Amino acid sequence: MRQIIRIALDVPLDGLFDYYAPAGELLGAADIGLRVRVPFGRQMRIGVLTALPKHSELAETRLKDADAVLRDLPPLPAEWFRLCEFCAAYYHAPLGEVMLSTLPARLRRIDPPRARTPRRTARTPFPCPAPALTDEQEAVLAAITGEEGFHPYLLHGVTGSGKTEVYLRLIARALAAGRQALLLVPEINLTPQLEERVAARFPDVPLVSLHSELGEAARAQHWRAAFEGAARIVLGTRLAVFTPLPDLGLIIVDEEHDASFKQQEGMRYSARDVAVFRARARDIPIVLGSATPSLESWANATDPRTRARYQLLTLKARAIGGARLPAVRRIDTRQEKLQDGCCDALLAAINMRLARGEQSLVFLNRRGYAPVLSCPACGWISHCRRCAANLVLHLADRRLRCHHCGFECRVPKHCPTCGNQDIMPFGRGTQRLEAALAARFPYARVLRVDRDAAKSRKQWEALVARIRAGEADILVGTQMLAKGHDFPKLTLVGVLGADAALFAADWRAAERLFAQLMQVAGRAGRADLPGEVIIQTQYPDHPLYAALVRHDYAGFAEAQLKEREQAGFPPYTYQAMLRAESPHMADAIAFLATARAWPQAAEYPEVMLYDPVPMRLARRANLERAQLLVESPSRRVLQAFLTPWRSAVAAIKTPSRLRWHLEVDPMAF
Ligand SMILES: Nc1ncnc2c1ncn2[C@@H]1O[C@H](COP(=O)(O)OP(=O)(O)OP(=O)(O)O)[C@@H](O)[C@H]1O
Ligand SMILES: [Zn+2]
Repeated sequence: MRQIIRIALDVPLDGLFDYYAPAGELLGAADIGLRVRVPFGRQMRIGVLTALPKHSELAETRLKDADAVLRDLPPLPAEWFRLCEFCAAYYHAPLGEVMLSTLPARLRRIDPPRARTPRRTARTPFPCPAPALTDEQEAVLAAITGEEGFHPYLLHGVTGSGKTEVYLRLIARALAAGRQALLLVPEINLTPQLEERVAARFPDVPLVSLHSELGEAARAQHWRAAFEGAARIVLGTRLAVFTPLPDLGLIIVDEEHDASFKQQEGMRYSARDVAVFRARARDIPIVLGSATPSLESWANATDPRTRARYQLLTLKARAIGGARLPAVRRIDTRQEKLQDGCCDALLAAINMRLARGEQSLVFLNRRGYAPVLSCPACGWISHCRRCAANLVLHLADRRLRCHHCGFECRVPKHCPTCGNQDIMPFGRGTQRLEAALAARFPYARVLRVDRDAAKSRKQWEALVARIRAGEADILVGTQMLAKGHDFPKLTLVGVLGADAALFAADWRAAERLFAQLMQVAGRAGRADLPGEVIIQTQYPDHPLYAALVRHDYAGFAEAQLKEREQAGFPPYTYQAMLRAESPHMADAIAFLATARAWPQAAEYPEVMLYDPVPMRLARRANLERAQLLVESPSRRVLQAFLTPWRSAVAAIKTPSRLRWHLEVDPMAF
């Protein structure tokens, strides 16, 4: 009798796979969680040993021999198994795919390249002593009991209120209790400053970061240090939420509202939600922090009907003595002629900053020179051939570029249809604004900060260093600049082109716009110089802007939640989205229609299936896209429905090039 082993593999098939143990090996319960090399199809693959079953449902003659059990790493722990099982069940993804996708690439490789010890990033943190806490910070820290057990907190602190200082104190407590701390951040290449700050506070404590810009070797090494307990502080992006941590005692999710906690391909999970599940399973405290919490978290912390699942903690004032929240002004652009997209008041305010040697930031959330190139003679416009979208004009490198599929080409010298030589950029992006401001203020140093100017973490860090060193007078930037930065000389923020999001079809657009504007406004006047924000709008009376003027997140959130409740949107209802893409729209719609017509659906009266519709960006990279929304007032009922429904969907015969996926708690519509 040969021993049977059950393996999780990274293949898009449900279920686990049985093999014979490699010849000569006898495995025991303590080996569960080891990686195993097995033949699959014509290849070898790495899987994870999940069980030692007595029997296999496969005929014994069909079982293959596993190739080797890998012992370079201790077995993955039971807690990690439970986390993966939860995700597989909740997000309806194959368990093997979930498990393997959470491991660093190197550990999934058949023949990992010889491990070179990655160069330690030369970091010489000069230790930085903790400041005396403000009264508000004291109160928050006193409210966080430090008791063992699952305690979820929502830390709502205005921009610059010193949330990070609260995190550092909590981390210190966890370390003192002999525990590891996990600090999740939305985008690590946007927050090298945070890493520095943590390292400076704890110069003697081993800290690792885990994010996608790390090389494979460094990532594996950092992961391993965390997994073996050598690293006591783990700072990472969404993927880090799965890192096995033997002594985990605290989880912090900074900027918990940020959309980048949501994984948008493969297993579509929310790292914030997974973190909350993990804290509960592990019975430890978790702190979600933001100046603009997601409405889901806000409802969890304030709605009496959900019995206030999270404890709300508040920081109302800026931490630095004398620093005030900026004054916010709305300028009605219906009343005046703009110059290069800017109103007189904004230009005058910039002028004043230049005279005083302070910095200004003009915020425009649109990259490129102009969103489209067009021919006034024949009406041609620069369409992407592969998407239902326009090609964006990038004059900096003279390219037309699709922001959806990445297609790009040279800027034509004349109109491709009629030959007219005077083709014109239409609308305004950051490059055009940069050029216009540079022409208008010839003595000012104008610096553009967007994804084109900061493609890598290095470039980004260089830009931030220049801003902090005062080497720029006017910044032109996208949302990249909105998050978590401290520029002491920045005292003016101008906001252009925000109105479009007010009337967007996506019902989450208002929440995102408010958060973005509040965050970007929060960059102004963080030190002793007072800040000012100028919003250009055609709708100065819109309640969203009015709330912004009052710095009234709570008022805005309550009004939004009321609307959501009346309209039956999350968090008062639970959703899943089935999406299909195919070369032909008719095929995608037909597939979704078949899924919708599932006969057993009638057994779930509390589940609503909507009509399949084309997605807003209906074609991307030559594929037509459609979606079907599923909704229920009960998360439990929705989950009970999704399990059998997904199996039924998987059994639908589809044209060969049709692809589909299911997303639970979808964020974008
Ligand atoms: N207790 C304190 N005493 C003095 N300065 C403090 C204190 N706490 C924080 N600060 C300073 O206040 C500034 C803002 O703090 P921090 O960056 O932690 O705010 P934040 O709430 O994380 O802001 P944001 O949400 O805008 O990123 C920093 O310069 C920080 O050094
Ligand atoms: Zn395209």
